[in-house]
Amino acid sequence: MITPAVDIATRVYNHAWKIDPIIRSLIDTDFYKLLMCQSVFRNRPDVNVTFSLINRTPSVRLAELIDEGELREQLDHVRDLSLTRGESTWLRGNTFYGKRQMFRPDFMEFLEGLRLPPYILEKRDGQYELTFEGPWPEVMLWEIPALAILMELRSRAVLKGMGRFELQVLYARAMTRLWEKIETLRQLDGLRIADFGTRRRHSFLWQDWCVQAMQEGLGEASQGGAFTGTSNCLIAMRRDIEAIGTNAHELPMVYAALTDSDAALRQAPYRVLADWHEEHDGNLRVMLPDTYGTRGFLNGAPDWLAGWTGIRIDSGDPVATAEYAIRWWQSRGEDPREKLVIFSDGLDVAEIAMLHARFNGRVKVSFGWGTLLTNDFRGLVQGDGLAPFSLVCKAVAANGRPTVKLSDNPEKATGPADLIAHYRKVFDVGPQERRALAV
Ligand SMILES: Nc1ncnc2c1ncn2[C@@H]1O[C@H](COP(=O)(O)OP(=O)(O)OP(=O)(O)O)[C@@H](O)[C@H]1O
Ligand SMILES: O=P(O)(O)OC[C@H]1O[C@H](OP(=O)(O)OP(=O)(O)O)[C@H](O)[C@@H]1O
Ligand SMILES: O=C(O)c1cccnc1
Repeated sequence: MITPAVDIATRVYNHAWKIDPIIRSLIDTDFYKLLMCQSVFRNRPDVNVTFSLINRTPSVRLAELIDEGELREQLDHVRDLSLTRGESTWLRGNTFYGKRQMFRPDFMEFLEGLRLPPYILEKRDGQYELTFEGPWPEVMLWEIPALAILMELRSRAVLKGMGRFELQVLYARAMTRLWEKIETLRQLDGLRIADFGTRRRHSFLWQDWCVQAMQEGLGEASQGGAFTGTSNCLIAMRRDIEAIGTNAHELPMVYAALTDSDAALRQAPYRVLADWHEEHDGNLRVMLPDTYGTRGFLNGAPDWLAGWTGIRIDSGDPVATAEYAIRWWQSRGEDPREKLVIFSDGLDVAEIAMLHARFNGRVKVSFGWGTLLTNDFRGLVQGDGLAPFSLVCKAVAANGRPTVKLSDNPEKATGPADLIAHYRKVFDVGPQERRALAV
C-alpha cells in the first residue's frame, strides 16, 4: 500500500539525482486498454499495427526539453515489466462493473506472459518521433505509458532547477487549486465523475494525490458520493476503488483501415460495436460515435445500438452533440432519461458545471475528467513551463495501411490528407466547426 501522505515536493527534491522509474507496473494504464486488448486478442489477434506519438502543441519542443538518454531509460524500464502475481490475482478475481471474471483465462495467460514490444525513437525538428510496431494486442498497451513517461519527464525537466521551498509552494498551490475545483464540484447535485487523467498527468504521485482528493472531497459513488472511480488500474487496485472504462477510437480506426470497399468501410464502426456487444452488457455498452462524425454514425446506426446503455461525447460541441443524441434516442423509441451520456473531452470545472446543469435529469450524466484534473499546473511557474499540452499517441497504420480519424473537430483529425478527404466523402461528413484544443 502507498502511505497516504507522500510529501511530493520533498520527494521530487530528493529524487532529482537518481533513476526513478515513472512506470512501475503494466497495469499503470487505463482500464479501457485492458478491455479493448481482450477484445482485440479475441477478434483480431493477428493484425499488425503501428502507433505513433503526435504532439499537437508543436511549440512545446519536447526533444529540447527531455534528455534522450533518460527517455530511453524510462522506455526500456517498461519493457522489463511483467504482470506481478498480485496484479494478476486482482485482474482475475476482482469484480469490474459488477461482473466477476471480466478477463477470460486465455487472455490472462497472454497478459501474464507479455513484455511490451520494442520502440523506435528518433529526433526531428525539436520533436521526438516515437513509434511502436507489432501485434495489435501488444502494441496498443504502449500508448498510455509512453504518454505518461513523456509528460512526467517534461515535468521533471522543469522541476529540476527548483529549490525545496519553491517546490513546496508549487505543490501547495496546485493542491489548493484542485481542492477549490472539488469544492465547486461538491455543489453539483447528483454529479458523477471519474478520473481519466493517466496519460497526460503531471506525475504518477500527483495523479494518486488527485484521486485521493476526489475520493475525500466528493465521496465515492458506492457510498452515495459523486466520485465514480479512476481509469487507472494500478491506483484502483491499490486504493480499492472502482476501475472505470469505455472504449476508444483505435478500434474503429483499425477495423476501418482493413476494409476493402466503401460499403465495408461505412459498416466498420458498427462491426466494432457488434463485437463489443458480444462481450459486454450494462454500463460497458457505451458507444463512441465521433470517429467518422457523430451525426452520420447515429443516422446510419442499426436499431440494436439504440438499445445500448449510453454514449461518450469526445469532440465537437458537447451541448449540440448531446442534444442530437437525445433526439436520436427519441426517434428510435428510447427514453433518454434511461440513457447514459459521458462527457470526456478536455473538461474543466466550468464546463462540467454547465453540462451538468443542462443535462442532468434529461439523461444520466457522467464525466471523465482528464488532463485538467491531473495536470493543472497552468501559470504556476515562470514561463508556464508546466502547463499541460496536447500530446497523443495514435494507431497510424494497420497491416501497412494508414488509418484515419475524423472526429467532430477537424483539429483532432489524423491520417494522410487524401484519405481524410476520402473518408469524409464515404461518411458524408459536412462542414465541421474548428475548435481550439486545450489538451
Ligand atoms: N511512479 C510510480 N509508480 C507506481 N508506484 C509509485 C511510483 N512512485 C512511487 N510509487 C509508490 O508510492 C509509494 C511512496 O513512494 P516514494 O517513491 O515516495 O517512496 P520511496 O521510498 O521514495 O520509494 P522509491 O524508492 O520506490 O521511489 C511507494 O509505495 C512507491 O512504490
Ligand atoms: O480531459 P482530457 O485530457 O481530454 O482526457 C480525456 C481524453 O483522453 C482521450 O483522448 P486523447 O486525448 O488521447 O485523444 P483525442 O484527444 O484525439 O480524443 C479521451 O478520448 C478523452 O478525450
Ligand atoms: O475509458 C475511457 O473512455 C477513457 C479513459 C481515459 C481517458 N479517456 C477515455
